Amino acid sequence: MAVTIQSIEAILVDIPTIRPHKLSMTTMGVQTMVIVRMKDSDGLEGLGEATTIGGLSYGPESPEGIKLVIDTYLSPQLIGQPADHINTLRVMLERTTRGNHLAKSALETALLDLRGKRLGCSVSDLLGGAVHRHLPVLWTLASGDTARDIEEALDRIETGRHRDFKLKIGARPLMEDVRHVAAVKQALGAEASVRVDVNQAWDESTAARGMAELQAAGVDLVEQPTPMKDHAALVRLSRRFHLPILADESVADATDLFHLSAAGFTGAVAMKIAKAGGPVRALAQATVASAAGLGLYGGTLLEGTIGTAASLHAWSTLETLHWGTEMFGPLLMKDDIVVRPLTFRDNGVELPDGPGLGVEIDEDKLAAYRRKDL
Ligand SMILES: O=C(O)C[C@H]1C=CC(=O)O1
Ligand SMILES: [Mn+2]
Repeated sequence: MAVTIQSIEAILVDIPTIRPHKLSMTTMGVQTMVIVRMKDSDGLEGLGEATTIGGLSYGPESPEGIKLVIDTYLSPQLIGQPADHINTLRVMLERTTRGNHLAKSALETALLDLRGKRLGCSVSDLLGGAVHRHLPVLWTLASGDTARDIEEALDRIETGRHRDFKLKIGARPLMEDVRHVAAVKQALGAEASVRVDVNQAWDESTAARGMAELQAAGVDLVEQPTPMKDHAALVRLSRRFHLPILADESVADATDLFHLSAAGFTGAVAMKIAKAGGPVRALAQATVASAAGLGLYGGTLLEGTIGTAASLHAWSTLETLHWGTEMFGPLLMKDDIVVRPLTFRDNGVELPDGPGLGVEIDEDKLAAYRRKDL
């Protein structure tokens, strides 16, 4: 008899960050994860995660909304269905439910985890097998203070934790940001790659000035300088400067990337399983990028260990990640809800072993951090 999906629980988990994380649109002091626990008729459990940044300040799905969508709309469609038919279930949810990619990503992750546990293989095995078991991971400097950022970066370099850094800018006047970035780059030297993420904060003319200044300061990459829907600005900027652009909010899935590339964009793309609606569709975006000659980067929405592990299984199947990854989410949180945290070393992270995601919930920690009133 086919193994069917018996129950799906979506749990809100709040964990404080190790320091305030300042982005152009919000400052985070706590990260809220939506953890999905999916049980099948044999009692096996699959885990998934949907996590965003700063409530509704980053994207249109909030943690509370994701839980409501899963509980009210998506779970009832999945309960009783064969747990092994992952593609069929994804296609069904695509047809019945518009958008809600973060919620769909958490559910697809849980289905992959379940299937891996059933077959005794990892999620990366299900996706064709890992090409790499150690993936590079950068660190994001976003304390809002230049001296503190430099101190933090030097500590990460000294301990072999990270060698590459992304600076969150865009909230302050342009030249203030440029002076901040130039000071960090100068303090870290030639070995460290310094990139910036503007999170859509500049208009095109500010971006043109900013890119010229940042190029002169030795910055390697500028992420999403202009508003997500202004594809034309990204195309023009990418053709005007040697300094490459990383498209993030502008490109959720393969179709977005195809259109941006067809319009003449050169540069790279930040893949995120959450944006794409799950690991499978995120990898479809990688195929478009490779065919179009665009660089790849493993992106995060600052997920905890479950979402980060799911992303790592997907990125591990790719031959080349031109700009590495930013899968440091668990390190930004003060605590974790898993039994064995990921192993971060040598400027990167190890792909977790074991069936499925290779991640196990710590029940005491989950009980301590889960939101009580929802
Ligand atoms: O890239 C983003 O826009 C979101 C995220 C990734 C790292 C970080 O600090 O914020
Ligand atoms: Mn970004």
